Amino acid sequence: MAAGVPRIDGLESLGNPLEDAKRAAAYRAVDENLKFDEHKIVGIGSGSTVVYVAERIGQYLHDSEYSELVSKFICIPTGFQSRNLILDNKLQLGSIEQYPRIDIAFDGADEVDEHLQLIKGGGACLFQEKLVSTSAKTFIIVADSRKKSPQYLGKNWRQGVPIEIVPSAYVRVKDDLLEQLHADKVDIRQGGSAKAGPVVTDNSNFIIDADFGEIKDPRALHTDIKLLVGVVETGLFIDNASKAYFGNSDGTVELVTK
Ligand SMILES: O=C(CO)[C@H](O)[C@H](O)COP(=O)(O)O
Repeated sequence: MAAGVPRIDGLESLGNPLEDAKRAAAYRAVDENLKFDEHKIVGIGSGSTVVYVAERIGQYLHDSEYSELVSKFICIPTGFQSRNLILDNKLQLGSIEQYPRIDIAFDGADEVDEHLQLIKGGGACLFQEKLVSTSAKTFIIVADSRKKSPQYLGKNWRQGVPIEIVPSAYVRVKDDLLEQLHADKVDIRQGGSAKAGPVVTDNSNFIIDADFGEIKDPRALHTDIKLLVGVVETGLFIDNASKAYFGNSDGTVELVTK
């Protein structure tokens, strides 16, 4: 390991087992997958785990051996939070319009099954996350071990499949999800104490959380939802990720590959 980049095996605990798990997954994922001389355009996802991905890449920026290459990386965000992560770590920000082909992207997930199908969108960033991840040659998931599904998606993540919709279509989409696709429960995501009324995404849309119980065929469900008028994108990510790193609080990491 180069000087200036902390060794993973010598890291001090952050004092919070869950954060230790997220950091372990993210640092391992960066160290094992980011190829400094090959990757130039890097997608940075959203959520609390990917914070450590940006932090790790930032550490390489301060190392004389890697500094020059890392300073030339263009990082593509998946939303407002992600954009700030890139800037806070002094990485170079680019847009998906300028760089529609991405070498490698890292992101978190809400649930991951054994085939690396995903539920994402717990942070309401699913549209841009899907745009970035499907534009990437390699897409790597970083998560704590709670995100690993025992079998089918929908088993651990009980909040429902996040779906980004055009605001004026919310009644119609809600009805269609219940009547045509037989969702058990459909909610327009609310801002809670932070905002009266619905959550508004970075694309000025609403999010619906639709509970389908255990999802035996995520591809079919994704296709059915996507066909409803008013749906922008679903939080079902199909055949997109190639590896998932699941961190544990003791610093160990489980790697699942396709
Ligand atoms: O899909 C997402 C945001 O829309 C996040 O990647 C997902 O919610 C995981 O977040 P965290 O790393 O905080 O568990």
